[in-house]
Order: sequence, then C-alpha cells, then structure tokens
Amino acid sequence: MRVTHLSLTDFRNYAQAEVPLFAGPNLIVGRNGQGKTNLVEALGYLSTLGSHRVSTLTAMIRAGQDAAIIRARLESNGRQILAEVQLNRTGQNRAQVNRSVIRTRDLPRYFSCVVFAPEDLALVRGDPGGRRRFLDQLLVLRTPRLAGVLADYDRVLKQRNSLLKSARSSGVKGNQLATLEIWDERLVAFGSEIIDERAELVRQLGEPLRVAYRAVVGADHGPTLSGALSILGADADGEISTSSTTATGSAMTGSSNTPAGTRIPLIAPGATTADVFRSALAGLRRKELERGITLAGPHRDDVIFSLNDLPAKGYASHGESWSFALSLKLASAELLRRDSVTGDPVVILDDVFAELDQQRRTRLAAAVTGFEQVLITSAVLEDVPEALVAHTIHIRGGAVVDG
Ligand SMILES: Nc1ncnc2c1ncn2[C@@H]1O[C@H](COP(=O)(O)OP(=O)(O)OP(=O)(O)O)[C@@H](O)[C@H]1O
Repeated sequence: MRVTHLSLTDFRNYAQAEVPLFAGPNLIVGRNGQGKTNLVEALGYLSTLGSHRVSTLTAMIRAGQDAAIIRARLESNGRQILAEVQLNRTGQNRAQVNRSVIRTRDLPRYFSCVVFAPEDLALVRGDPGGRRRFLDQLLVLRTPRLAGVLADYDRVLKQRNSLLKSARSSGVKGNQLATLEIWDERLVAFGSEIIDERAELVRQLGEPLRVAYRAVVGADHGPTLSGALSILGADADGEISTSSTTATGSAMTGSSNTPAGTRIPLIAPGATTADVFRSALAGLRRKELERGITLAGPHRDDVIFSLNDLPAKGYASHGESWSFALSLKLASAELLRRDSVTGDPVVILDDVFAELDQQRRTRLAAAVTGFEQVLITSAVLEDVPEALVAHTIHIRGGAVVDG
C-alpha cells in the first residue's frame, strides 16, 4: 500500500499543506524544527490512532485552532481510498473513508504503517506501557476486530475500578460484591483474549525479530534474542507471583531452534488463561478492595526482551538497545507484509539515520528498500544512504517548498 497524497489543515505547524507522495523512497528534508516529523506523525495517526512522540493529541492541533484535519489518498492493491480524520480539542474525533463516516477506531483497517523513530528506544528501555502499546497497535493492524476487544477491556476495567474505589471508601456491601463478580467475568473474558493474542504475537515476532536483528547488526554468530510475555501484573508486593508465558525462546543463529511458543502451564496442566486470570482475581479480592484498583490483568502485563539471555532493559548497551528497537519495528513491518491483503505497510523512518553509524545506515536502508513505499525524514541529506535518495520533499516553516 502507499500514500499518493497527503493534505493537512491546521495540523501542528501546518496551516494548509498538500504533499504528493510516490512509490519507493520519499525523502523529507529541512532544517531542525521546520515540520518534517509533523508530516509523518500525521500519517502515523491514521494507522495507530496515536502519536509516536506525544500522548496528548491536542498537541497535534495547530496552536489557536479548534481542529486539525488529516486527509490521505491511499492506493491499496489497485484500490483508491480517501481516509480522513478530524481531531478536535473536545476529543470527539471524526473519521471518514471515501466520504462515509466510520468509527475513528476503524481507521487502521484502511491504512497500515510502521514508524521508526528515536523514541523507539523506549520500547527496550522504557516502561511496560510503551511495550503494551507496541503490541496492541500491531495486533489491531493485523486483526482490526481486536480494537473493539481492547476498548471493551478498558471500559470494564474503568467500571470495575470505580466500583472497587467506592467499596473501599464506603465499606463493601453485599450487592457490590455481586456486581463485582459480574465485572470479573467480563474482565476475564476480554482480558484473557488480549493476553492470548499478545502471547501469540510475541511468539510470531520471534523469527522475523532474529532475522531483522541480524540484518541491522550484521552478526554472523549473533547473540540470543528472546521475548516473553509476563502476564497478570507482576504485583510488586508479591501477592501473586509473576506468571510467564514464554513466547520466543530460540537462538538467533544455529539450526536447532527451540520450538517457539511453549506455554508454561500456570495453575494446572490444561488450565486456560481465563482460569488463571479468574483465580488470580479471586486471590487478590481482599487486596483489591483495600486498594480500590484492579491488580491483575493485561493492563499490567509486560514483555521482557532478552539479549544474550539477559534482559535487554537494564543490561543492553545503547547501541544494542537501539538495534533491538529497530529490529522490533522491522519485524512488525515484516509480519504486516506477510499477512496483509492490502500489500506492504508504509515504512516511515523518522530521523533515525542520525542515530546510526555508516554500516548500520547501509544495512537498514537495504532492509527497507523492498517495501512499496518508504518515507524518510532527515535534517542532513548526507546522513541518508544513497539507496534511499529518490523523490525529495523540502520543508520550511510548516510548508512544502521547492528545493
Ligand atoms: N500544535 C502546534 N501548533 C503550532 N506549531 C507547532 C505545534 N506543534 C509543534 N509545532 C511546531 O512545529 C515545529 C516542530 O516540527 P517538527 O517536530 O516536525 O520538526 P522537524 O522538522 O522534524 O525538526 P527536527 O529536525 O529538529 O526533528 C516546532 O517549531 C514547533 O513549535
């Protein structure tokens, strides 16, 4: 898939911009602070419903304006699609596809892109929330129906938390316990589906992750790489021990790959994720009523990435962490490419070449050149490998300019 034209109205520092885009590499250049990242951030929103650099979406609306509009013409398997979204300060965003209103959360059904940016380092070094978001965005792009399951889980979690909070402040009443049991069942139903989907995704990421790491680093006898989903919250006070679903565990090189996706039975052989989740909630009941929040569930999961059998977080060097993060993104682009009926995801490299040495630049360029469309932003033209210098767009002060 590719974007053939991007229009922005009152988005970040763009009052109005019309940007034609082409198949293959598109290089977006300009001095610092001119609007290069803003341009690709707009496209990222259409695919992830978020930003790779801020969590408050109102920052994307041009200062002094009430709404921003992102409009992209897409070509997907020969089909033309016009995807639009209006971001409002009120938070009531509106989306359209081919001029028909759709739910904003359904936008990723029409457009998939993978954004690589310096912020990705947080996937390895940052908090679990970033890793959960990474998995969930990829899940939704691959299986759009899961956007609904994630939204339902969040809704039930909020309702369950407010019930726990009110039980904490006013003492537990019998009818509250009955209601809590109803919320428990819903939380378990949505939550165990999310846990299972995330675990399967981590398992599937294993092989492309190893291939990507090798492509970026060029290791011939590479380190071992693995990821494991730690589920049900790893409660700090030890009420429940962290249960872990090993998801990728094989050596990066060598022929005898450990079978990926080995499930460790958590309670008893044959126990389902729902069984485990349900009994964790039962075990935490007293503590949850004391604290007034839900202490177990996929909202507390983490993915533990390992390099050379050590957790990447806290052990990997800056260069290793950055290569790991790049590889995670490359691996997700590869998964999307494999299972997408709409063709390759659009690959966006936002300011990444400045972070890499010459060898890694060349290797990364080689890894992405096969994708149908690649958008690259850079303040320094010379940082970008020649293989990616083709169509060039110059940005100055929130406007597309000639040369
Ligand atoms: N909501 C907004 N309204 C108006 N201007 C904004 C808004 N958000 C950001 N800007 C402006 O956009 C500019 C930053 O744009 P952007 O991050 O795209 O720069 P860039 O060209 O990628 O720079 P660099 O090379 O330094 O990464 C800043 O001047 C900032 O003040």
